[in-house]
Amino acid sequence: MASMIFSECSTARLLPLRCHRSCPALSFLVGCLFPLTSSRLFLTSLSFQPRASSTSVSATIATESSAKVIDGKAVAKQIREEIGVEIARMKEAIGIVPGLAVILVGDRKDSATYVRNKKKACDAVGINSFEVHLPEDTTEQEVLNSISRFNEDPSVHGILVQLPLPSHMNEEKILNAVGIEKDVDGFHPLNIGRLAMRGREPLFVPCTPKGCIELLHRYGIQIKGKKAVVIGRSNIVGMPAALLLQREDATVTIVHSRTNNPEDIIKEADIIISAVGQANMVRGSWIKPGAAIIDVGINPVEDPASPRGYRLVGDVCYDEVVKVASAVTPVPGGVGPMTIAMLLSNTLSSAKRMHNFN
Ligand SMILES: NC(=O)C1=CN([C@@H]2O[C@H](COP(=O)(O)OP(=O)(O)OC[C@H]3O[C@@H](n4cnc5c(N)ncnc54)[C@H](OP(=O)(O)O)[C@@H]3O)[C@@H](O)[C@H]2O)C=CC1
Ligand SMILES: Nc1nc(=O)c2c([nH]1)NC[C@@H]1CN(c3ccc(C(=O)N[C@@H](CCC(=O)O)C(=O)O)cc3)C=[N+]21
Repeated sequence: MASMIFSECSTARLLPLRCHRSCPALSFLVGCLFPLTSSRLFLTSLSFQPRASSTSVSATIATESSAKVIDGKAVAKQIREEIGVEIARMKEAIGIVPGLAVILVGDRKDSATYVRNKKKACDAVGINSFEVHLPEDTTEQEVLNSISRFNEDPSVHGILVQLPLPSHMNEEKILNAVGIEKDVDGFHPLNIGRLAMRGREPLFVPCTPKGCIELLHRYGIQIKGKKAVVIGRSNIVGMPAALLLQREDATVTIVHSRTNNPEDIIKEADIIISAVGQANMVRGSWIKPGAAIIDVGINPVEDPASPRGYRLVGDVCYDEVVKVASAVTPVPGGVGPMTIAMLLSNTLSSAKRMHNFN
């Protein structure tokens, strides 16, 4: 259905590669003082102290927009600092340094970039990183051999197989081979199964959904009792995000490509997590005033003004939604950095668990 709100979201061109401002967790503070969607705020450069931390993050609220921008980049930085401190403490106490192994198959540019960013993030917090890069035409057995080696290596506490894998490989077989105690992506069926079951605890929760929930928590956005809609049902984002929201006592609806009247369902939601992969699909008119929106989508769109020739946008038409929502994550700088921070966190937890260190 065409939106009545016009913006550049109507014109952005999706690249055939295979809407942002800022203000963090003054959410509940400002939220309490100003009804979220009615105010036209003129605050700039506010500082706040995110939960349980000594790091202050500066925040601005753009004029003419009422939503707070959920600053994933700033929160992720803070989490990385907390992780760095813990890693130093563990090393000092028991001489153990966490290790993360990444297996990359093929030459996808985006995958190579993500792997490089993970390595950088590991280096910055003091996690040892191990990388295996196999050619596109490698055999499944080669990948399984690499996983076995890392499963047996005591200096490796986390194993990540970068997705997507080449089409000739059986993703299920490969992900099943990762030892569940090293499954820092949380993609092993045993970990996902435990996530889905009441009274069971997974050893690891998938990083992107975990990052989404962490952002809601750190911004004081209540989940319990709220209506949540997850758009997308993939194994790596949508489905586990819905399970996590349910564990947090939200009432959850999943919207997917075969859903009838998605806008009507989305319009009921207090919390929206979108993980679709369609640039600017979610329009301002689809949003209940005051909803909180977590945009997982990473979509390249043509942009001749950008040095790369493209820029990244989310699934959500930011410029429209920011006028209706109470809080929204930008792309870039929202969920993406949180994914990496959660990976580091899972790797640290894994090393602590293996060495019985608290
Ligand atoms: N920020 C981050 O850290 C991360 C970002 N991403 C990004 O998130 C996005 C989603 O990734 P991923 O889950 O792997 O993608 P998938 O392609 O695996 O899944 C997409 C999901 O969206 C659904 N969908 C597709 N079109 C529509 C539509 N028009 N309306 C409603 N639902 C639709 C699909 O439905 P159906 O099941 O019916 O096909 C599917 O469930 C991508 O942009 C990806 O780049 C991914 C991982 C991490
Ligand atoms: N086994 C596996 N685990 C994953 O977690 C996994 C994966 N495979 N395959 C691909 C997706 C995608 N993903 C992202 C991670 C970080 C950013 C990120 O940091 N994005 C930056 C922008 C980066 C840029 O500018 O290119 C941001 O949103 O600010 C994005 C996407 C993890 N994934």
